Amino acid sequence: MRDHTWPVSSTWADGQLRIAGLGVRELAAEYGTPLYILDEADFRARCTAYVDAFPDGDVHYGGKAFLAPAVVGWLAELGLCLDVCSGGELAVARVGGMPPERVVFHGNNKSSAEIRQAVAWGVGCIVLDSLHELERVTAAGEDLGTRQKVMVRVKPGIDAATHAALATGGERTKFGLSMASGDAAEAVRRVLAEPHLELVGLHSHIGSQIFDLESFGLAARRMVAFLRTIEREHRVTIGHLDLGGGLGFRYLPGDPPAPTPAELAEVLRAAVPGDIRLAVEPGRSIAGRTTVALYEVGTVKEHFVAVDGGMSDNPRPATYGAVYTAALASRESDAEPRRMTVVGKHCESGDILIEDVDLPGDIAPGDLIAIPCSGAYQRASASNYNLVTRPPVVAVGESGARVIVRRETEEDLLRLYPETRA
Ligand SMILES: Cc1ncc(COP(=O)(O)O)c(C=O)c1O
Ligand SMILES: N[C@@H](CCCC[NH3+])C(=O)O
Repeated sequence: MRDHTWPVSSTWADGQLRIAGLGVRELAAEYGTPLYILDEADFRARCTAYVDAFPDGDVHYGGKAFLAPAVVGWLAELGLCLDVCSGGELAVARVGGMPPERVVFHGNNKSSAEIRQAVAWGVGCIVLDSLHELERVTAAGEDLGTRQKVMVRVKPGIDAATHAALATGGERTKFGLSMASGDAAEAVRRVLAEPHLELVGLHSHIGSQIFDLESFGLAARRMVAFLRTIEREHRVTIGHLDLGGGLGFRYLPGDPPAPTPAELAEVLRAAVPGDIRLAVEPGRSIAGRTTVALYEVGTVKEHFVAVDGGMSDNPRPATYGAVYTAALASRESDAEPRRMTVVGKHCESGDILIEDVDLPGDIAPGDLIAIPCSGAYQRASASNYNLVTRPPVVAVGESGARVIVRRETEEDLLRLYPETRA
């Protein structure tokens, strides 16, 4: 392994990257490029680190980071719960074999159909994000004759240090009900008065890619104070706080180390009394480092190295100014390094995967470039821009390689057009 940015089972020999013993040249020959290669052992180890850090709590994997039925199977086996935020993620949770009582349904605008689907399947909890949604979940409970367990998502009023688009705990976010304005307290009051709803906890999520543990501690203290006020006012015991995900990880070799799940647990436990059960919802800090994106170089021109994917499979650099590193992964080179810009194949000048990265000066068409830290919010947010088909995800492990998301084909795309004849 060259540095901490690569998945744990990575090794390098003769200039070739291997993950779980499988060389990227063979993987590219078998599955094509672009290719997302997921190190199953790495994914499992990160799940276990969280479970071990929260022995008296619950770890809900944030499925939005990356989800596939195979992943759901690993989570179910390792004792994690699963957060979903759409009917699609709910469907994957179901086919992947997650017991419904371990599923938590999030989202700021769940449709009535999605809510019905969740209630009918028997999900463990729906996180209410608005008063309108409270009415919709009540209506589904009335129709289906159920009493749905719910949490109320609260805005704790914390602006955590991260990209503005990833901050979700401040007063101006669209997510949750304001603690400061009294909306959150009003939602709690209504839930407690509604026989088709059962309040099982309070929820907050302050954002994503956060390194500062003190922000999590502050949110936890505010949520505990709020929970205690509610318990006093309504003479109830709530006893459960879900403090969301958001722990960051380092994308570049030179980045400062991110806190570990154990360090996060220590800060949260210091803020939350033992009679309150804790849940956390890590996405990025589990999935992020597990996966490498593999591309083939198509052209080299001036300082541009163009690869066969780009902003369609990884929109993060274009949307958040996200930064990555890359390495030549298919052969040895002793050429002097040259500062290059890795671009994709899309019709946009902003289709840049990495602005400045040192690659061997003899980089040429046919070479394979690997980008580590590609497991979170990449394949999950891939698009078909320019009608490019989305790449597969192959999990590698002790038993070899297995496709867990297949490559999209042009037939898949053509199926969307009703007037298309075969
Ligand atoms: C409600 C909720 N929980 C969990 C997560 C996972 O966050 P992260 O991937 O930053 O851990 C998110 C995404 O930001 C979220 O919105
Ligand atoms: N899509 C974002 C993360 C969003 C977090 C989910 N609420 C990213 O790539 O970093």
